[in-house]
Amino acid sequence: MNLLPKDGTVVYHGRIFDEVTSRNYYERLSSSIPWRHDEVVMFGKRIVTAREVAWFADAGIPYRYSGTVKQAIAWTDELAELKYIVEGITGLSFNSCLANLYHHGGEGMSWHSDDEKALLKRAGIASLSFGAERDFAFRHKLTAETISLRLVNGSLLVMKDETQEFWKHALPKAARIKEPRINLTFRTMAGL
Ligand SMILES: O=C(O)CCC(=O)C(=O)O
Ligand SMILES: [Fe+2]
Repeated sequence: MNLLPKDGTVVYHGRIFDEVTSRNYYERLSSSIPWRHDEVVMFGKRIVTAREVAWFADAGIPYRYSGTVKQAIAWTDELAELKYIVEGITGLSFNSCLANLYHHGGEGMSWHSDDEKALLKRAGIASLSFGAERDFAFRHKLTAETISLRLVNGSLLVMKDETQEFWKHALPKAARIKEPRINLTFRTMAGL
């Protein structure tokens, strides 16, 4: 079922892993991924983000985004396994993944669209969540209509079609949440 009233498709599959499996993935991802603070350039200033990230892709090629160049790392066993599972459920295929680690609810992601030139347009992005439950929101770029949902532990969200052209999304901060969350966004880069 599409959560968006128009101009894109967002499907929330809910929990695709049970509690124990999700916790197990959280632990494995937490220890196997070489997490690093992200660097972005905003208004010409270099900013180091509180959340930590890692960038995976089929080939170890550099990827330019938010004014900095990231070096992709090879898929770990967990990442390759999860990519395979998500491809099976969604019927989509992916060649890269941005992993995000939010240490607590004081960290989030502000309004943006995943519409960088390096990404294949309208390819679809699949987002897996492990750990703390967090709210997630979509806001239409022209009408400002807003849609909110809760991303639970072990859940899968898919954004596809023209979603990135017409909607922004955000992970709002929530100071009351003390637990960490790992998010994996599987993507398709053009020309990989
Ligand atoms: O943490 C999330 O659920 C979303 C992350 C996100 O939007 C992104 O990495 O582009
Ligand atoms: Fe995003």
